[in-house]
Amino acid sequence: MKEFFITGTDTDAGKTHVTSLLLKLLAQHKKQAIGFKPLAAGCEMAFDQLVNADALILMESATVSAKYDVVNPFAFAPPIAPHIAAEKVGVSITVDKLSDAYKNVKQQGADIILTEGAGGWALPINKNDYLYDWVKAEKMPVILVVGMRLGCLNHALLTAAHMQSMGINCVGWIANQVDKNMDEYQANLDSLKARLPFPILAISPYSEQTPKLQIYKSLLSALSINT
Ligand SMILES: Nc1ncnc2c1ncn2[C@@H]1O[C@H](COP(=O)(O)OP(=O)(O)OP(=O)(O)O)[C@@H](O)[C@H]1O
Ligand SMILES: C[C@H](N)[C@H](N)CCCCCC(=O)O
Ligand SMILES: [Mg+2]
Repeated sequence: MKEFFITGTDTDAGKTHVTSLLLKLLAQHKKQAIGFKPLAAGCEMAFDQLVNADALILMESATVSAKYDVVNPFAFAPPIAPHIAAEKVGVSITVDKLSDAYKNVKQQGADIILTEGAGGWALPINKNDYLYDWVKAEKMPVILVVGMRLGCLNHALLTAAHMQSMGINCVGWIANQVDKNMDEYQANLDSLKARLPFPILAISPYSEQTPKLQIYKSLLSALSINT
């Protein structure tokens, strides 16, 4: 079983966009894959439960199906920091509870599990802990999605430095073009290539529709997924 944690330089960096494309690419290669969105803030009521758009997108893109609660065990209505949303409704999120929820995902029969974080790398889950504490506890390899926009150099470099200080295995980063008119896009890309301490895995172009998945094919070999 292969597993990756998809983090981003910030909220709206494109974690769901990239995770969904990866799941669709894996489906094309007949892989049994599932997405996991442990924490989602920004949910609506449907069929008597809170559901989140990211989790639904991951479910639609995956080859392995599972009940909503398995894919997204912690769902909160307001689109705010999840630990604040949890506190408001008296829910405690802990590393152990996240690991218990992850055990359920592992039982769904997938060969590949892609877990999407929430917000950026330093995401509090309660008064003391961060989502990265769970990632570290699970020894999960990480992929960093850099939302290519002004400010991403700082976010990407601080994220990388923190991961290194924690001994996290970041397998690489993806340049995701969230801003189709970014000034000096190429120079920013080059600056990150020169400074980030792990390899670039793919460039994800600005695209409002699903792009041709073929362009991500090298990503699978970079992740040591046989095709
Ligand atoms: N490469 C891209 N081309 C065009 N639009 C994109 C691209 N990547 C992301 N977007 C758009 O930017 C917005 C934010 O992307 P996305 O939802 O994937 O971010 P996120 O990192 O998952 O955010 P969150 O922290 O809320 O989970 C979405 O509307 C998405 O469709
Ligand atoms: C609501 C939003 N789209 C995400 N689901 C949650 C983003 C949390 C960001 C926390 C922070 O770093 O300030
Ligand atoms: Mg998302």
